[in-house]
Amino acid sequence: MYNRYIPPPKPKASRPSDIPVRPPPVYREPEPEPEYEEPAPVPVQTSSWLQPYAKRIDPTIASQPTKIVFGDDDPLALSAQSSRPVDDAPNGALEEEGKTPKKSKSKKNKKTKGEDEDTEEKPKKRRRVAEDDEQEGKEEPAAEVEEADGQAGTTPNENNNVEEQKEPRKPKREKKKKPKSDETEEDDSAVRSRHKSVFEKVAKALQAQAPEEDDDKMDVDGAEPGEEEEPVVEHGLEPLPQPTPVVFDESKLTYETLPQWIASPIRVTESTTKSFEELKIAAEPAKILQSKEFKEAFAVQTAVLPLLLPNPERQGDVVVAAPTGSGKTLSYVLPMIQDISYGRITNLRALIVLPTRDLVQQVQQTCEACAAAFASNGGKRVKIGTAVGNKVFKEEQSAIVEKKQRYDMAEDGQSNKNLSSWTTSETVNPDDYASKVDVLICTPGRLVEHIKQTPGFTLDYVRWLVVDEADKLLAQDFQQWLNLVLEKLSVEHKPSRRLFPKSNKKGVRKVILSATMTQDISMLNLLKLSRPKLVVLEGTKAGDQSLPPLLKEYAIKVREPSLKPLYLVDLLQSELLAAVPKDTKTAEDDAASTSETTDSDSSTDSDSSSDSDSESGSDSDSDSSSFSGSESSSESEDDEPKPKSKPRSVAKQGKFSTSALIFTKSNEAALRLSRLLALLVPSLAHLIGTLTSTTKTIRRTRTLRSFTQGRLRILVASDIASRGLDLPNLEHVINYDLPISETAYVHRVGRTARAGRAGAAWTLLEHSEARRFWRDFAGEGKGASTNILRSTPVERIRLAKKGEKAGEEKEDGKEDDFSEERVQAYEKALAQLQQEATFSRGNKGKREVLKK
Ligand SMILES: Nc1ncnc2c1ncn2[C@@H]1O[C@H](COP(=O)(O)OP(=O)(O)OP(=O)(O)O)[C@@H](O)[C@H]1O
Repeated sequence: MYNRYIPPPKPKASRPSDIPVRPPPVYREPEPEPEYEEPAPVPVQTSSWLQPYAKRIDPTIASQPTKIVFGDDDPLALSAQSSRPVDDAPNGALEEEGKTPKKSKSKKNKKTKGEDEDTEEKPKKRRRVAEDDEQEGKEEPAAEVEEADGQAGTTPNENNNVEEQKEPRKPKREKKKKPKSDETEEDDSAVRSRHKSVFEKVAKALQAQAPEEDDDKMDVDGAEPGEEEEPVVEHGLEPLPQPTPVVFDESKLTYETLPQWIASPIRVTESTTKSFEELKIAAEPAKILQSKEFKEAFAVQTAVLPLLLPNPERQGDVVVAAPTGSGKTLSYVLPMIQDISYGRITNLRALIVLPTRDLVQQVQQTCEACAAAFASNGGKRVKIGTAVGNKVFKEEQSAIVEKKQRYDMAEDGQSNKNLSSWTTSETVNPDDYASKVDVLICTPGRLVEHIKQTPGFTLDYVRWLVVDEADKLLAQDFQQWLNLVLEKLSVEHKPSRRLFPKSNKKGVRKVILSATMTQDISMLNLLKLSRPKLVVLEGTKAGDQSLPPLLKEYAIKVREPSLKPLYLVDLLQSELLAAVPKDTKTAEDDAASTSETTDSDSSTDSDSSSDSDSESGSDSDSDSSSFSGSESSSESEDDEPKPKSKPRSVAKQGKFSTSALIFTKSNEAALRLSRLLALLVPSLAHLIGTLTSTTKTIRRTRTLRSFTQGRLRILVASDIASRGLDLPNLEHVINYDLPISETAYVHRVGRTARAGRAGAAWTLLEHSEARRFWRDFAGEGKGASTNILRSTPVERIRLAKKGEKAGEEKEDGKEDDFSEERVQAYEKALAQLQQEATFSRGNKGKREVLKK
């Protein structure tokens, strides 16, 4: 500001309105305060900080204020006089702050040019200061723009800002003036009051003559439009060069946080199918597959098979994120078995790691089917082994590894296959042992045991590592299994051992699968993948959790949580379960299973009841604590009243024409509910089975087989059954208890509507759970956020009461959902449950005492 050349104004003192300057709406006290803010009352002559000022102003003027006479009629002159301290204030302030003295020098020079120039210049500056004062509260937007544009610190506004900063120091001015003058306090105040009255007059005059639009005229940096053209000479105060500001445009985010292979996966449309021959599966095995249930390859298989079958291109690892029941198992089993079938010698070539024993058995069946198909083609009969915790360890060792037969002179020709001599793997030469299996399907814990304790168990030949239900296995690092396995797989004693016979691939190929694949890069990094490729269904991305296309979901409100089992009973007996739309595939299966069930119902009744009996027996035995509720009183089962309101009860006909898997929150809850259902609906008792992690594996297997064969129709399970289980004839999943997570929900409901079939999932919702369900699982309502992708939204269903239509929505009323009669029957059933639990505990106690 000091450096500007300001042309002298035209001498129109009588018409101040001609001056192209805005008058401030409110005139304030002059602004010289900053120059007086120094703490000590230092004499002007000796004060270094006042030197420039002292040179300009004769100190005696200050001491003779009464000699200054202003013409009341000349506001311009008045303002010129009164503006002196205002004008000088920045100089003093700047000096005080150690700024360059050039500014004051400039001022000083201007002053020496003559009083006229000074007089003409100062009103303008004063007005500018006043305007700046006015703008003070409005400066923020301007500052924001400056910041955004990177123009902060541009010269035209700079000094104004300094002045503004100094303004609040006004009160200190009075203090400062005193020591500078020898006049009495009365004189001082007289001068001040005279000045004040003069200023007020000036303010009024200016206000009356100026239009009131000026604020709008201010441009963003506070300068008047007309002033912009004034030449500005820089004197070393120009702002430092600033870097170009970075403009962050959120609408065009180009930065990908995910690695390329996840961000750009291989997508396959759900409806894609291809013949196995087309996908380069040998003709003979393909024919065998077709003769079984595998007519053509499912969508996920059409994408994965080409990546895993021999290929002239450099191949890498494969990650598959596809919905439940989409056929992921066959997508890796087929190419793996084909590859191994090219060999002759049995070596451990493939490890398939799964989280549960039931899944191990299930995948074993698929492997066996494929092994048989490729053996018929003249290839090696691939040997499949399993390692799960339910077998005796030594037996399992013998089943997967054997000592090589060799003539031992010392033993006089005796075979050295004595397994009892095995100690630890460190004490033996692995070359003395041979694998009895090509593929080992195992749970991670058991695998670790074999690596550590089975002599001759080596991963040196392994070229396939399959991790199914990977998100679960990665999240729960059983005995650090992954680190241990990867460490073993990284050992390359003889790299040729891991060569793929029909392709240029060498080393271990990893196949990682899940319906709910983790997007957690740190987790995936644990797998140390090499050139990975991700396969997802079209319309989905990594992190999405798609539900099967033909799955229908329903939510049922439980208005009286204490009677929740009765809602379940009503659902099981409702026509709603029978009314799920069926595709042709299901209808065919139904026809088959109905005839099968009719047969088995009559001919294998004892079998089926022994199954369910044994289940309940086992339940009471192993989980007596499950019945440790506080229910009291007991009455016989004969008193059980027949449930009343039932629209077309399927149970009435003596059988349950559909199939249902009921999920509870724990083993204990499953055992308890299973028994309670049998008590509440005795006609269904023989169709009910239980599946928990405490159920012995042999019983679990038998239960699953009975269910698959249709002898059991209702399974009550804990989450042990939520992952991977393939129950082709399962039509309904019922979430009796809400699952703990989105992922758990996806796996649970994915037990039905598999392999292109229709299915339905029902969730019983207590009031306290409703919000969470609709928001996190259904993705509806306030704050809805879910990764679950579904073809149709979840439907609200209300169970029918007598005289109502099933599924009819009804306002919540005071009316009870269940008659008094039914509630009493329920209480009786609870009491009986309690009695059984007490009895069971007593028996268990007696057995323990006897044992001791
Ligand atoms: N090509 C095919 N033709 C017909 N049926 C198939 C085909 N591939 C797989 N299936 C059947 O589809 C069902 C589901 O397959 P699979 O168990 O592999 O699903 P998944 O994707 O692994 O499901 P989950 O994620 O629940 O484990 C199985 O019964 C399987 O036999």
